[in-house]
This record gives sequence, structure tokens and C-alpha cells, in this order.
Amino acid sequence: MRKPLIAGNWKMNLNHLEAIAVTQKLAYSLEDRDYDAVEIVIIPPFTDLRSVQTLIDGDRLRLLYGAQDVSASASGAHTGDISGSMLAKLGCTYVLVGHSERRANHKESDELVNKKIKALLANELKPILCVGEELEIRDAGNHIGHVLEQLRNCLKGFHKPDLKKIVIAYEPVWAIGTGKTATPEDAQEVCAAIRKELRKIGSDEIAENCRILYGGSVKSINTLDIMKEEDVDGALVGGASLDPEEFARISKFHRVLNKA
Ligand SMILES: O=C[C@H](O)COP(=O)(O)O
Repeated sequence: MRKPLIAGNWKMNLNHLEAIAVTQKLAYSLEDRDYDAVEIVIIPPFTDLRSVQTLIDGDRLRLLYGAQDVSASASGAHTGDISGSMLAKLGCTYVLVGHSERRANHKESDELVNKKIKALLANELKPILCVGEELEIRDAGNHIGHVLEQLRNCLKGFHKPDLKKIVIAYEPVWAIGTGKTATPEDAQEVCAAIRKELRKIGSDEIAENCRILYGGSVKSINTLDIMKEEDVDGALVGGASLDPEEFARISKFHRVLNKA
């Protein structure tokens, strides 16, 4: 079975002092049974990672953490970039790649995302590959084709041992930060199509074991309906993850719905 994964992408919010307070409040709101049932991950800005690492290591918290991006390069003259080896040294487990906000704001191509995945795997980090469509593509009725093309391009050249380490996050761009969550049926349709494509790209085993997350205005009030869907294995949460009590409520969905 696939262990559900709930990841909180803080985006460009919370300095390193605020990060300590939010992480502590989140940890106080969770119990061992929550960590046993769900992988709970926080993804703060780069500037917070060392503080989060020190707190989690020092208090032996069962939270996992990661970064919002990575350089495709290993080291060198890349001003402003952060390398996979630096993130590994900071104890990161997961790293987002291909988030629509990076694609839009930094003109990130599928080819660049592919190189970033390679850099993460080289440093034993687990990519969370974000794919999703703009509203006009959805309205044109070709959103599934668009998402699967992104998936194929970003995963080009990877073999089965590598594919096993990758998490996929389906994030319809029109649902991000808008309060307009995709319907559970919509999320299921795309996540099922992604899983079917993973059978072709990788194997039945890879498709069965890959966690596919939904992201886009996830809140505690809509988590259960989304998580009931067979091919949805978790959520990539933005705004709601900045409130530790709300993010804890989202992470505790398993207390009502058994996905194991
Ligand atoms: O990475 C998170 C997604 O962009 C969703 O953000 P949101 O929950 O604020 O819509």
C-alpha cells in the first residue's frame, strides 16, 4: 500500500524565527499515530531550512522537511542557486520541482525540470514533480493530454530505480490560491491517468507504488472528499499549511478515513 503524504509548501512566507514557532505548534498538534499513518512534510523557504533542521533534530520530531526548488547544476558560478548537495546536507528529504509558480515566474521548461530531477536523485533527495494545466487548457478540454505530456518530458531518460523515488503532484494552476478546488472526481480522473501513464513509462510496480498528490486550495473542509479518491495519495498544501492547527487538521484526515 502507498503511505499517504501531506506536504505543506510555505512558498515565500515565514522567516526563520516564525518557522521555528510554526513548526513547534504543528508538532504539538500531532501524535505518533498521525506520523504512523501519514508522511507529514513541511517545505519552508531556503532561509528557514537550517533552523527547521536544528529544531527537528534537537527535539527528535517526526516531521519531514524539504525545499521548494533546486539548481540543475552541482556547484559553481550560478548566483542565487542552491545545489542538491547543500539541501542534502541540511537534511532535506523531499524537494519540489516544476511548481507552476516557478514555471511561470522563471520560464522553467520541462527539460530544465528534468535536469533538476537528475540533480536531486544524484544527492539521494526525493523529487515531488508538479504538473498541472492552465485554465484555458482545461476549458479547451485537453488538460489530461497536457499533464501527461509534462510528465513524459520531465521523466524522460529515467529508469525504474529512479522512478521509484519520485512523487507526483497534480496541481491545476487555476485552483492554486483561488479557493476553487478541483472536484474529487476531476482530481481522481487526472491522477488515474497519471498512474496509467506511469505504467507505460515505468512498470506496473512503479505505477502502483508512486504517490500521486493533489494540490490547489486544499483545506481541512475538503481534504476527506479528495482523499477518498482511489488514486489520490495525499495533498500538496499551500496557504492552509501556514496555519499549523489547520495543517495538522488536514494531516489527521486518516483518523476518519483509513487509506492504508
Ligand atoms: O504548492 C502548493 C500549491 O501551489 C497549492 O497552493 P494553495 O493550497 O495555496 O492553493
